[in-house]
Amino acid sequence: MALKCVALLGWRSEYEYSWWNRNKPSKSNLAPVTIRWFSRQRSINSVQGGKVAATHNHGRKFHKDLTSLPKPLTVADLSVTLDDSSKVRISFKGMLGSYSEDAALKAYPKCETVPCDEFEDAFKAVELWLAEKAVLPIENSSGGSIHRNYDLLLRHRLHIVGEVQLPVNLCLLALPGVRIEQLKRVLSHPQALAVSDIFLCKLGVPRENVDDTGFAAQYVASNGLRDAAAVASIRAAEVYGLNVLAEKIQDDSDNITRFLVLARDPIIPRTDKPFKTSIVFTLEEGPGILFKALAVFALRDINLTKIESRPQRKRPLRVVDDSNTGAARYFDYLFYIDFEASMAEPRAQNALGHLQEFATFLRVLGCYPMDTTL
Ligand SMILES: O=C(O)C(=O)C[C@]1(C(=O)O)C=C[C@@H](O)C=C1
Repeated sequence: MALKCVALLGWRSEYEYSWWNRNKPSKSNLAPVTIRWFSRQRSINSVQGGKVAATHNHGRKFHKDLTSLPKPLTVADLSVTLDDSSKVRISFKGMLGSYSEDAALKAYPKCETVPCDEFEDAFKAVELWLAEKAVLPIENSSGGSIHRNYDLLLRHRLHIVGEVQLPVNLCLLALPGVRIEQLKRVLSHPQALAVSDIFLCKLGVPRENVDDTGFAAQYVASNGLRDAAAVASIRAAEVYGLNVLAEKIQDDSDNITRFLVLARDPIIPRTDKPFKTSIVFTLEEGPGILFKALAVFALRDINLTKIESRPQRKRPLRVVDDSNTGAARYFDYLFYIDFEASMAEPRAQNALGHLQEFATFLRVLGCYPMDTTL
């Protein structure tokens, strides 16, 4: 079963995985790298008071700072801390100051953020080694799922390596000196406008959709608009030099957006902290099949945190034969499920083994530590 689990995740070896993480490639060093077995190197070295004395073939000796040498791999190398972020590049969709950038900074406080025009560009940035990871919104507690990203998860081969839950406190921003009564329109991302409906109805000015909240703030600032406001974050106000006219304008004070962290390689599942696993599958047709699919988790006391269905785009529609009266047509769906268990746990491996009995397709999108902070 362990082997099956490895096949499902499509892992690189632990050593290869760890090597990539600790040796971030420069643009000139993108070729696949073979792992050197450090223990062999150590056997020709002797440690002397914090320095390594290494002997070359021709017998000449030199001294080298121990810290500059590659370190032997240990279990600690497999630890999955999101804050190990020294200059890791994170792609996201949107402009500087958007909530997606906030999410990237929550996960990797010292990261370099890479703004992208479209969600797909953020995926491609990782695939093309322009960024190490991507951070993308997947669902919002008030607005629901971001379907585009569910579809892209399947179209691309990146792995989910983390999640970020971000409280999205929306603010009304305008140029310094502009008063709320002067406003004739409000710009923002459609989701941000939708979840601030009560406040914006009272304000009573037309709403204009733009690509992201960061862009809305930048647009108001760079065009010197004195009759427009942006719905965006406090950080966007700082980035673009805008005033905060109102804070926490969302209808639901607990407005949380959940983001996924994607990488080229999966991480090693663990059991010493809460992990979540995300999968996507298709099922055969027939009564009760979805019930059976969900039962594989219930039987093992595995909690599901999300279920989403999306049409299979290559097989959108099937026509049933004429004798089958009633439903003349039906759709084929992909099911996305998040469950609270690590793939290192036998109950999760058994559940997926069981699911494979009636799934026509199954892919593990990632197994990653749960974000329990807000
Ligand atoms: O516009 C932004 O700031 C984004 O990061 C995008 C986005 C989204 O796509 O849902 C993310 C979080 C907020 O809930 C609103 C918008």
